[in-house]
Amino acid sequence: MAAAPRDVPRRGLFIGGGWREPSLGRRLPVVNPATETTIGDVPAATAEDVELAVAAAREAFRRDGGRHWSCASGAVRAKFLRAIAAKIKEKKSDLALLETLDSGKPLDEANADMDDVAACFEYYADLAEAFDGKQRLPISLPMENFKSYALKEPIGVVGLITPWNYPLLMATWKVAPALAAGCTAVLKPSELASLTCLELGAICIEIGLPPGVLNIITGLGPEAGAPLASHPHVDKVAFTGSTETGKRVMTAAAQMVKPVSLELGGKSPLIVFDDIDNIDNAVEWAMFGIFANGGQVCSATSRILVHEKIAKQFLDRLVAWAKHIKISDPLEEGCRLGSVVSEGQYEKIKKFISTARNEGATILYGGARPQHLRRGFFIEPTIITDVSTSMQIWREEVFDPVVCVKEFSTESEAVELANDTHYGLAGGVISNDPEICERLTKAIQAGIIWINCSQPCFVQAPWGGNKRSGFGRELGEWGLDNYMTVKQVTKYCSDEPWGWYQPPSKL
Ligand SMILES: NC(=O)C1=CN([C@@H]2O[C@H](COP(=O)(O)OP(=O)(O)OC[C@H]3O[C@@H](n4cnc5c(N)ncnc54)[C@H](O)[C@@H]3O)[C@@H](O)[C@H]2O)C=CC1
Ligand SMILES: C[N+](C)(C)CCCC(=O)O
Repeated sequence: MAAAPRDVPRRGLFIGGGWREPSLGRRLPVVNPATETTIGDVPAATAEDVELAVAAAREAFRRDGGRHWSCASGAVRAKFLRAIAAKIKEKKSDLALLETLDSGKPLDEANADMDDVAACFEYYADLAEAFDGKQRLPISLPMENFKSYALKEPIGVVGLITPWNYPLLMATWKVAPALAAGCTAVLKPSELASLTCLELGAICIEIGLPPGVLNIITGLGPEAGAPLASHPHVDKVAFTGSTETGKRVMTAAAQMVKPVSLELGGKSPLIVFDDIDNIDNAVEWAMFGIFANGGQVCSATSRILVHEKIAKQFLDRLVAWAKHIKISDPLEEGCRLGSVVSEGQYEKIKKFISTARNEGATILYGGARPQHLRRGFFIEPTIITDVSTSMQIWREEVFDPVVCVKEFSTESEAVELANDTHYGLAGGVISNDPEICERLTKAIQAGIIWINCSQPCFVQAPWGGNKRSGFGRELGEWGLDNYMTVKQVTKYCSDEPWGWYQPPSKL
């Protein structure tokens, strides 16, 4: 049974611990992409609101000399992070429903995302607590008159700009470590899916997060994101989204020598060798790698490379499995492929598919609207073969349930094809041979390697890419370092004068 849609809460911008109407009074419609109906609206922030949000974050960072937040012990901040996690769990089904209505993702996936959101806040609460005991570790020096240690401090006010594919989860990957580190933040979610991020604001009020520690401004990229990225009082920008926008964010930040971390697009390969025992197990990972979340995943393994000896059998099984994916309203029980996020994204896929066809590729399966769904931005899972390396479908990120499959005959050819991309986020190898797996782990140019699987993600492990997929690592301890700066502290501990100006010098 499908859950009954609820009313979408009407929220303002979350600034300084309360709701505020946007300065220009404008709002953006929220469209449910599975029904194409408008279900609510969100405030459209502009530079004036960014100003207020950054000022609130700055004030929260400095309030009482930082005693209650930025300089407080990690244990103090952990308490708030745990309280947020508890509220997420309590409101899980409402939040998951909102996420599905906003983004078109299957409700089962939205529920799993909310579990991951709560787990991420808890994980960074643990790290914040453990952090207290790890500060001021002595650094060994070659002169005994000096003692040195490193002090990790929060970087300051951070601007967090996030995408629509996992709206609350991608925001959490930044908010949780930033707050754990003692930063204060301004979050700018994607205009295409902001509802659950605004609900995070409501949760902050409920748990009594100090005002201004987290501010949430919804709005368009150029109007709300750009002034945040270029703001002189924002000390760091963390961004997830497209490579094109990433470049703009980096250019804006460069004017103030502001550090950025960028988690951008991908065109990740999954290489399937002919030594595997069970082709269906490989097919299932391949499917999960490109059809989960409708392929709207930065790390989706959207290029499958399969050994020529098993290519026919693999493709037959892939098509057979793809035919059985349940495509439906994402609220329907058992849905495994919902709608894509927006009309713009839907039109973009259709163009990609027609260009692939015009360039000579074969649409082996899918490529069209499922016949039983007349409304909503739905597209069949799409499998494309006869692909050459100059084709758009091989080179560019589609960010949808569209995969291209290419054969290889030798390991070195597979590596060459895998690395034939400007991107470098992830890569997968499916083989029974540990030596092949080891060699490919080293040879694939990417920040994440999956062996005999695709897409599993654990909050404890580093996440991020190389090449044009960006730089910096989220999650794990690396995620916390993203929001810290390291201060060297060196003390002279002798009663003797330094002696430099009293020749003959002792030095
Ligand atoms: N790596 C990833 O996880 C993601 C990749 N993408 C890729 O990007 C394509 C387009 O999706 P979009 O929603 O247009 O992504 P986008 O990169 O434009 O949006 C991401 C975020 O950046 C903000 N933004 C846009 N312009 C900005 C600017 N000038 N300054 C600061 N912030 C700005 C947006 O409002 C949003 O919050 C997708 O089809 C996909 O290929 C999209 C979302 C996530
Ligand atoms: C690991 N997963 C699939 C939950 C999130 C991937 C991150 C992204 O698409 O930006």
